[in-house]
Amino acid sequence: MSSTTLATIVVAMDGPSGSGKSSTSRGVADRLGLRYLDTGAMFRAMTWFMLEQGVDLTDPAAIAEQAGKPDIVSGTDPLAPTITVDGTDVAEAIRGEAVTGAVSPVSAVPEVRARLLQLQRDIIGAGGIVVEGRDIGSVVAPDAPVKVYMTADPAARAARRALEEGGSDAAAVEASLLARDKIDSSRATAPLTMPDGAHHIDTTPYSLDEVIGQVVALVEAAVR
Ligand SMILES: Nc1ncnc2c1ncn2[C@@H]1O[C@H](COP(=O)(O)OP(=O)(O)O)[C@@H](O)[C@H]1O
Ligand SMILES: Nc1ccn([C@H]2C[C@H](O)[C@@H](COP(=O)(O)OP(=O)(O)O)O2)c(=O)n1
Repeated sequence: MSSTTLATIVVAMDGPSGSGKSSTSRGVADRLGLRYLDTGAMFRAMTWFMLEQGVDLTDPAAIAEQAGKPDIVSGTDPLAPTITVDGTDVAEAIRGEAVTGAVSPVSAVPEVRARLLQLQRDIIGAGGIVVEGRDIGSVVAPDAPVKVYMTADPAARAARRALEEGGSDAAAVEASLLARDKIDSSRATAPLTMPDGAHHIDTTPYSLDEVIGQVVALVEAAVR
């Protein structure tokens, strides 16, 4: 018998862009009645704030100086996740090209990570949540009873993203996500990596529904 219950479980979902983390995490949380936290949206919101402030993004010290300032609030309903910065709804703005192009260098600044780590742990609280990002199973929630590391072929990831963006050029999208993968995987603080004890799911050959089913099965086995 394990003492893990749905009320306390933390499901840690990590992987590169377009591997299916957000859609799978929302689907799993919805099916199991859990909360959902998109930590990538928090890094995007921090980046949006830096751009709004006109911070020189080539200067990590300038980014570090501002990292404590924005009030970033994440709603955790998997069917309607929300994100605000100082009360402004930024859900749409953080998906734009300006933020996507700047988010990896901003996320590499240790003061940014320390600030958001604190917010993420506050939201996770006692658990009952699916959390997705790059360092969830390795740094944010290393004791999570279920850890999943999702991957997919770069071409599949780019095709999914391009489709989602309404027909963007798949080759350009692939170049952009591979550039982010490189920065995210090589930074000194909390790089993207497969956490100890993670279940690796290569989502390339599976539908979204199938992947959701695989993760739900892992959670059900952990709470049994
Ligand atoms: N297993 C899958 N098969 C096909 N498409 C998928 C699969 N998982 C996710 N997708 C689609 O791929 C796109 C990117 O998925 P998303 O969940 O946003 O990935 P991530 O959060 O890892 O960047 C979305 O349009 C989503 O619907
Ligand atoms: N836990 C996390 C989550 C995201 N990040 C950074 C690195 C990512 O390139 C950006 C954006 O993450 P996001 O999950 O929104 O990216 P995609 O939706 O997969 O394109 O944030 C991070 O450093 N640590």
